[in-house]
Amino acid sequence: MTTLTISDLVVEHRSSGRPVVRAVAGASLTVSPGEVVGLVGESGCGKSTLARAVCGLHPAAEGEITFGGRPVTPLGLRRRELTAIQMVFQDPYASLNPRRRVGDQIADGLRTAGDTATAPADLLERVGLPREFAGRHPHEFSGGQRQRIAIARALAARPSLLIGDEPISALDASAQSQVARLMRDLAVDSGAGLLFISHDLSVVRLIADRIAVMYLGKIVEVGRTEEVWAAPKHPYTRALLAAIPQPDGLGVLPAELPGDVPDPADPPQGCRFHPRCPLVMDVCRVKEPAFGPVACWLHAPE
Ligand SMILES: Nc1ncnc2c1ncn2[C@@H]1O[C@H](COP(=O)(O)OP(=O)(O)OP(=O)(O)O)[C@@H](O)[C@H]1O
Repeated sequence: MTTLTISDLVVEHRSSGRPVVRAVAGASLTVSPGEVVGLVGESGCGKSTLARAVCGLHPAAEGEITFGGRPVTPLGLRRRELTAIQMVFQDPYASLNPRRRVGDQIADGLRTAGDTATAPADLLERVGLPREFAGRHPHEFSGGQRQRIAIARALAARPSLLIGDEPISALDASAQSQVARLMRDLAVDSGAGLLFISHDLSVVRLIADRIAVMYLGKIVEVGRTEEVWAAPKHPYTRALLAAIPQPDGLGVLPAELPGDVPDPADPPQGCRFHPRCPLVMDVCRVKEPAFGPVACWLHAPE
């Protein structure tokens, strides 16, 4: 099995006449086999861009992504390695072909993996759906069922790494935790890593071994889920946690997150979070905290 390593990754969006957008601005992260890493942060922090870069869909402007020690670029990975990273998207309507039976779409993945022993209906069973659904079309299902089908299709390719890019955001509350848990169980059972992107920290808490918090293109805090949850260190992590209901009474955190994520084409000097930080110090305005696992001057290494 295969480890994903993201090192000082920079990914830029360029469109003519517009300033360059550094959507990922020096991010580092690893996902080990059988490990679930939750990547959280507000909309616009660069989570999707990072995920797409991991799939080889955006080139790295700087830094590196390796998977099993080999660089992730469309040319760097062999065909089998490219299919070893499978992504499940937010919108299952968009990722399934409405005109084809779901069994045929799952069969495509099995063929890619050279798997002749597994039937599409077997995979439907693994994601908790009846075998006879294989003969139906995507419009015959609910959003939660469709997302299960998208997961079955991703699993058909026997991935070593599964990426969920907001896979539960379009689902209703009861389906959200079911689908999140399903992705976790299936990834862990097969020994694959799972990078689970969500802005919902409470669901990430349910399934992730580690949490990585992304702000304006950078990973600002990473740690074991229970530790981050019990004692968030970066003021941004604290604010994200404070923004969700706290059944276990962590009511002492800053009330809410003021303002919006700044434009990544024109990021603030120094610490990118400083204009919104309730604990800002002079150093934060001038010098970037370029260290981990908590990129904050309050937690600078000795
Ligand atoms: N193709 C593109 N061209 C220009 N800018 C882009 C492009 N795609 C994304 N961006 C910008 O890059 C930044 C990061 O976007 P990205 O979608 O990666 O963030 P995100 O954290 O996944 O947000 P969301 O949760 O809303 O998907 C945003 O400012 C976004 O506007």
